[in-house]
Amino acid sequence: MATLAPPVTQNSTGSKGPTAMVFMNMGGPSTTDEVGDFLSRLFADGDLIPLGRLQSYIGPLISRRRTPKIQKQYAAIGGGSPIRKWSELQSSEMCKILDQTSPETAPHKPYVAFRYANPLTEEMYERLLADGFGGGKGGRAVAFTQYPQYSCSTTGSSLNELWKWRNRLEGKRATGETQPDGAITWSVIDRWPAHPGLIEAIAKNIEDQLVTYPMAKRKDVVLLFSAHSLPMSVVNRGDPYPAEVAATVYAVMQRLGFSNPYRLCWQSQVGPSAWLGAQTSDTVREYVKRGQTDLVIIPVAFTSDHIETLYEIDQEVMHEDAKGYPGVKRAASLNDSPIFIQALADLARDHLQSGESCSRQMALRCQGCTSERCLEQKKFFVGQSNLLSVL
Ligand SMILES: C=CC1=C(C)c2cc3[nH]c(cc4nc(cc5[nH]c(cc1n2)c(C)c5CCC(=O)O)C(CCC(=O)O)=C4C)c(C)c3C=C
Ligand code: FES
Ligand SMILES: [Fe+2]
Repeated sequence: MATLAPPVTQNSTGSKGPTAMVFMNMGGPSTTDEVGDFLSRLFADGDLIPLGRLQSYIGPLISRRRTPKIQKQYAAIGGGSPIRKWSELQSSEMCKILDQTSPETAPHKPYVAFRYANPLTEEMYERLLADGFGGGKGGRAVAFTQYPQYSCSTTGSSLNELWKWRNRLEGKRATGETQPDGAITWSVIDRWPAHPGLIEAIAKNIEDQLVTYPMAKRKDVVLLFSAHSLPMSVVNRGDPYPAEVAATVYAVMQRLGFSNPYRLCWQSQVGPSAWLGAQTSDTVREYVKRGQTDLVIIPVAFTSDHIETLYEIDQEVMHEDAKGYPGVKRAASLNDSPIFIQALADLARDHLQSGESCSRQMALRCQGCTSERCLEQKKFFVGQSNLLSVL
């Protein structure tokens, strides 16, 4: 594995801290008024929705057209996305555990960096600098993706954004050095699709649903794992996400002793292009039609509630596609699950102790990648170790 250069000097307590723990995610609008800005940032992101040279013209048009529809969805789930609340809670609770389990790098300070909503990456970076990281003083920060499975459209996009702001705010020196003296040393937790703590937390939420069925029917309940879909153009480019989602599903089923029949399906496709299927809503409708009316839908690619669980699954799928079938249920999202928060702390502790700058997978770009941004971003994060070269 890639080894991190020693980042910081020891402080008077013998700890190498403080250490900034930065939770990266897409974010969501906290109020319906923020939906417009959220969508305009999302449609401006060429790593998620590549519109080429027309991005700055078409992006705002599509986002403006979609805003009223998406505002209605957020209104229907209580007026906004709960992702900020959950991310702040998960990161601060994780840091409390880490201070106990990893005193060498304590204190651990929680930060949240969203890609499309507040607090944005730039705001987080400004806070890091104001809190005494970097800016000539060095210090260590961990970019901890909150997408368990890596996609270039999600974690890749967040890392591209982090790299961009790092260059703007801590810039390269005129000499061309990649790391000016006293800049923040970054490492990345880039994926954790089959971490035992994640698997345990998901399995527990499934078991909590399974016990609600009568004993005689329990083992015949079909488990439907549901992940956000990807356009086939992204799948065919070689994106790691479908394989990593499948790894999560298989690990959960192993943990459950393959107690039930199961399928992986994909939700939330947007627009007219081809997306990875089968779709979750079609799957539910089809199984219900065949008489299989005991189904547990399990969100596996997002660690807190969002419109895709609270609106798409709970309202569209369960109350429309599966209307009148109380045996169609959903496993809870991870949100404040103590098993999950412990898993985050275990992952972070192992990462901090390993001295690795990122996983080996980070150095291998997709077969079809043509993005200069991806290449440079990977060179930066992988290059913090000087041991791997980006392919
Ligand atoms: C792991 C999860 C996700 C992947 C992978 C992902 C890829 C992806 N998404 C779009 C387009 C849109 N996604 C939108 C919302 C949205 N996406 C995810 C997760 C993943 N997306 C979530 C959790 C959400 C909802 C946020 C919330 O707070 O609830 C949207 C906006 C909503 C809409 O207009 O319908 C778009 C657009 C693409 C193109 C893509 C892969 C390339
Ligand atoms: S698109 Fe996957 S590495 Fe660039
Ligand atoms: Fe999405």
